[in-house]
Amino acid sequence: MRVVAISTYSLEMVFRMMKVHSIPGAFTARECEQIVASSKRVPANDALLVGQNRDHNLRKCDVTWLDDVTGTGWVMARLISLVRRSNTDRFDFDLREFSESPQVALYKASDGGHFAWHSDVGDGHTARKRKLTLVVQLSKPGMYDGGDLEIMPDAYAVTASRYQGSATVFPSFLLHQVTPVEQGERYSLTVWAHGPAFR
Ligand SMILES: O=C(O)CCC(=O)C(=O)O
Ligand SMILES: [Fe+2]
Repeated sequence: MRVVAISTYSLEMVFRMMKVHSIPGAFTARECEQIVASSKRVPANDALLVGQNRDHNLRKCDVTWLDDVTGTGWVMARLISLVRRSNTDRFDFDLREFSESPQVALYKASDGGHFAWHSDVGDGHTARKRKLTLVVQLSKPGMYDGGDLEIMPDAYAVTASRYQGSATVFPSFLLHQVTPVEQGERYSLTVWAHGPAFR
């Protein structure tokens, strides 16, 4: 006899997973400015995609890793508590660790800053364990045009709040994009929570 393991999700569980959670005031305006200032203390890298490729048609922005900047432990501590609360209240995913440094991204109108539709889950050792993505708006909405973070929980895209300091949490497998920044500059802070890969 052959035993086949089948993992099943009820429809209710699937609907519970496909959600976008908005957290207003996750960081104050002053804290956002502090994070941006910290990110400027280290040299920026040209952003890679999930899977360590570089393709400017898909993504154009500068990236710094907060783990490279001393004195930013408080940011990680806040991110952990935001993700923990969001997961308890909304997602109930099996999360085990934060395996990657939080990332500050800078999208500039002057070089066509954007990030085309993508999922944060990939084939790589770490990318396959991404479960929740949390993005913080670090810039004031009036500082840029375009640069909307859009997420696809179902047939319709949801636009993330543009308020400075608001956080948006969503399952990392959901398609999302950052529309081209048409004017000015947009900073964002992204972190991923990891756990056993979805199956
Ligand atoms: O900058 C953003 O709003 C989103 C960034 C993102 O999707 C990513 O780094 O995977
Ligand atoms: Fe992403």
